[in-house]
Amino acid sequence: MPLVDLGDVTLHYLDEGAPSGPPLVLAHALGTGTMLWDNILPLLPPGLRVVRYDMRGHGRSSTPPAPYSMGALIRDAERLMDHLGLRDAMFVGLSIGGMVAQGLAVKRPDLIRALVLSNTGAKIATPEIWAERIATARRPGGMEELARGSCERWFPRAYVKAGHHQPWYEHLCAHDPEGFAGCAAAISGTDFYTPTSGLRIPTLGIAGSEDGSTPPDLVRETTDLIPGAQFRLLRGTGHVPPIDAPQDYAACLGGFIDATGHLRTAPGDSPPSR
Ligand SMILES: O=C(O)CCC(=O)CC(=O)O
Repeated sequence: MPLVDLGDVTLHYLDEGAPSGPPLVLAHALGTGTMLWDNILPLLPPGLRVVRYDMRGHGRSSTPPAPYSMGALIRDAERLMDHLGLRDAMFVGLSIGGMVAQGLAVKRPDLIRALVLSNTGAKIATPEIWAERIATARRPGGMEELARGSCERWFPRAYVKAGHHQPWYEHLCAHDPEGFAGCAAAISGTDFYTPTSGLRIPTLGIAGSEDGSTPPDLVRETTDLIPGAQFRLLRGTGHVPPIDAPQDYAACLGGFIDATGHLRTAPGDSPPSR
């Protein structure tokens, strides 16, 4: 199991695909992990080096005591990419992963050539909402309560009615409350409207029409902060389209990979002119 010890945290990651291909880095949503991307991986164009990781407080990464700052989550992604020698990556961040993506693109433009801001925002919900969720996580039975709410906001109604959300409900119930609380605090303290509006980088925003956590208007507003950014609305999908609509999601990513020439560009090269 590939792990990197960064001193204050140990991160679990998966490094797959073409070892010398252009890097695609995937950062997941709160309460999920590397498995969020399982269904889209086989659908991506061949030739990419695909790196995904569990954020601190998630999966097989360690869980330092909460709270975490967004700066710490960004530093984790930065140190992992440096450790793996990755640069000029396309960075795909979903929800909290999309916040990490925005912050890392501002901090280390050498690491990121193109951004995918998926089901995310420059600011998500309010500090009051996050304080309530953190308190709930710490109560007995709290993770079950949070998992019920998350599944309602995350998945299209028909998906839940068919019971397809059940494995994710169970995964959320089993999540370490400390890791949840730590990352929830990081989201609560984040407002990236000003730094993100300074980005000048090829960007795609992806929203789901049935997303009750980061609705399409929020994703569009965030994407529109970056001049020239594209926006795609996936109809009938929720907050985590790699789970409920992997084909549509992979097609959307594949289109952006093609449009940016990412597969035709080695790290360190300038992108081909279109
Ligand atoms: O569960 C929610 O509604 C919020 C989740 C969120 O915004 C953070 C995430 O999914 O990473």
